[in-house]
Amino acid sequence: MGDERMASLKLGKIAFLNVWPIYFPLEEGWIPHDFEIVARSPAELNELMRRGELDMSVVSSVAYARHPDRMQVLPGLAIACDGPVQSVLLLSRRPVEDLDGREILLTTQSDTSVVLLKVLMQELLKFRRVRYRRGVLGECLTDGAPPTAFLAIGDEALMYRNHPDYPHVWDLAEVWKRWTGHPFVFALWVARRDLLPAERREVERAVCTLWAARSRGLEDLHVICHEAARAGILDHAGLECYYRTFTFDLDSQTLAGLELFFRYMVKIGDIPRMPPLDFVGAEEGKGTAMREKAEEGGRRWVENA
Ligand SMILES: C=C(O[C@@H]1C=C(C(=O)O)C=C[C@H]1O)C(=O)O
Repeated sequence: MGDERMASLKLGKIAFLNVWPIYFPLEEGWIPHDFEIVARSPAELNELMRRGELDMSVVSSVAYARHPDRMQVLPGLAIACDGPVQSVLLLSRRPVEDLDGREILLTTQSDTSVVLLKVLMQELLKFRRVRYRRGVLGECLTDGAPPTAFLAIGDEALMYRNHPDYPHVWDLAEVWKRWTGHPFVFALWVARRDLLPAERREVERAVCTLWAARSRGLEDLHVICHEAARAGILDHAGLECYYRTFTFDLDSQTLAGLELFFRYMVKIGDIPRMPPLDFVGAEEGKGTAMREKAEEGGRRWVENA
């Protein structure tokens, strides 16, 4: 027994343009791997990960905060940004300052941005009477009773952002940055907590593979933009600009933003207490080292691996 080949790890992928810089190099074979890649919306990945049906995935940061007993964080990787993100938007018919007492439609695809919106409404604007409803945007926007305002993320946000009926647009990451001075972390990569020792070693190797994919993706971004433009959502120049808004690093600055957001989650009663930030490898004494390396962006660790 021992280290014979295992079944490939099931890796979750967000089915949006935002993660192409990391997944395109894997899916195109630029970086060898044997993951089985499962593409879904963030909310669906969160649920699969919570149920233990994926080995590793990118998940909404709130999914980790709510279920730290089920998951561990992969060091050095995140979907974060330090200012406007372009693809997490509150779109409104009336000025956002007029939304207290009204209903906001929330995309079913998101978990983090839903909480971020609630934090901004309650803690920044001090609104207490906003009502929320979840729904599929495509259906709710055309069903005869369109909402006063709605939250969209990912490709839908990019598609709806110039909607003529919704001229008041809040870029949630931009509002967060102006308010707190910190970057915002929308998503983390995590692994199942109940891995067997052999699987754990596979996951540690997988971290290196993901870092390598990110490095390669960011190096060859123009190729990725060329391919992603075929989706017809943004053109090549728009994609270059979109991808440059993200930092895909979990470093000391993004971690500070994440910890502050988790504190607000506690404050608004979404989670009972601050979750520990628990990295893969911690129980074997590699945690501190991996976290330090994560804070350097992880690249040196890749070279030494
Ligand atoms: C920046 C984005 O971040 C996302 C928002 C998420 C959420 O709200 O739960 C999760 C993952 C990311 O896809 C985006 O979707 O555009």
